[in-house]
Amino acid sequence: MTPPDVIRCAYAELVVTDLEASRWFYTELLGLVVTAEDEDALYLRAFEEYLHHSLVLRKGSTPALARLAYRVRSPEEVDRAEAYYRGLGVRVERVPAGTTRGIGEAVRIEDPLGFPVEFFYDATHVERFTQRYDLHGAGAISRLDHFNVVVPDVPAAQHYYEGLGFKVSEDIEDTDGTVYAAWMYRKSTVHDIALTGGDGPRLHHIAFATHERSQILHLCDHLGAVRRSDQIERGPGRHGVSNAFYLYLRDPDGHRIEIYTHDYYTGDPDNPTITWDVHDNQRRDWWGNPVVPSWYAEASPVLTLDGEVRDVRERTEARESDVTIGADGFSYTRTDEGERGFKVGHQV
Ligand SMILES: O=S(=O)(O)c1ccc(O)c(O)c1
Ligand SMILES: [Fe+2]
Repeated sequence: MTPPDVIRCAYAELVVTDLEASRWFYTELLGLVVTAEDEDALYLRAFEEYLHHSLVLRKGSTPALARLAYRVRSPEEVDRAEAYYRGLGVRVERVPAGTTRGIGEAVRIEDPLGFPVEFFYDATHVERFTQRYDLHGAGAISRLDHFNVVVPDVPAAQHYYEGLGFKVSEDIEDTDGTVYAAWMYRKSTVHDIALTGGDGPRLHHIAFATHERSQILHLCDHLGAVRRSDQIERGPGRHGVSNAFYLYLRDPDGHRIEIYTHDYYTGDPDNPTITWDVHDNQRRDWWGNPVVPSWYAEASPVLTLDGEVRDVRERTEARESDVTIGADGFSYTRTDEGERGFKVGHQV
């Protein structure tokens, strides 16, 4: 069976327990634009986006991921998605235009990894605010950049996404061949989807891109000014993997949102894959800053197509947070030094 021609990650739907608290976080702080709202949902987009939304916040009793959506290249690719997934034998639903406000006819599946995923093409076009600098705040966000999901078996998830034509830009491995994480793309950036090894299926984060590091720094200053600095989980900093400047926030329900800028172009067919050693202290933070334990441990549950919270499967292979901040003593900043120790001040 031929897989659908996926263009990019396009929108996510999150269940939030307090729509007004979430409205503050996503519009007042992050500056996302409200395209539409109804009594139990907000439809949001970033300034360079002209499709109806890239994020739906829907009121519900349990914080969870309701859906990850990819845009495909044409209405015919929606048909192809339906045939492909019926061929895989997973649960498939065809939904009419308007099932999600602003989105045309779509195919919804419970993918082989256990995630609720949608493929669509048609969507309502709305005003693109690229140059509406009168509306941009100092922390202006440009667009949705990627999804990051937690999966027990990274190689199996990578194989599934390779079947959809995604390529690996970077990954983190051990000398014994354990794969801890992988970054995969369809659009010509570092990733549309990242696979993080852990108990899953769970949503690790959704990332939005800005153009400049100063916009990320302003978001930190804004959170300090309103005494909500506790919503900063990790960063700001420079990633090793992807080379992006980053900040991780936790929204009022604990969903993790990354603000991310300046990764690199991956569009040529021979784009080389970068493999990092799991003991390299600069892989996740180029300046060698340790990763806060909650970043490895916490993630959002995902829903079935019936809206039930899906059980997670435990990861059976080694866990990155055990390997790198455990007692292995192999972590390093310079490979040529015999003594390999931890960065001074290593936490946990
Ligand atoms: O922390 S990592 O440098 O591995 C990293 C790289 C890119 C991302 O989008 C991310 O969330 C995390
Ligand atoms: Fe990310």
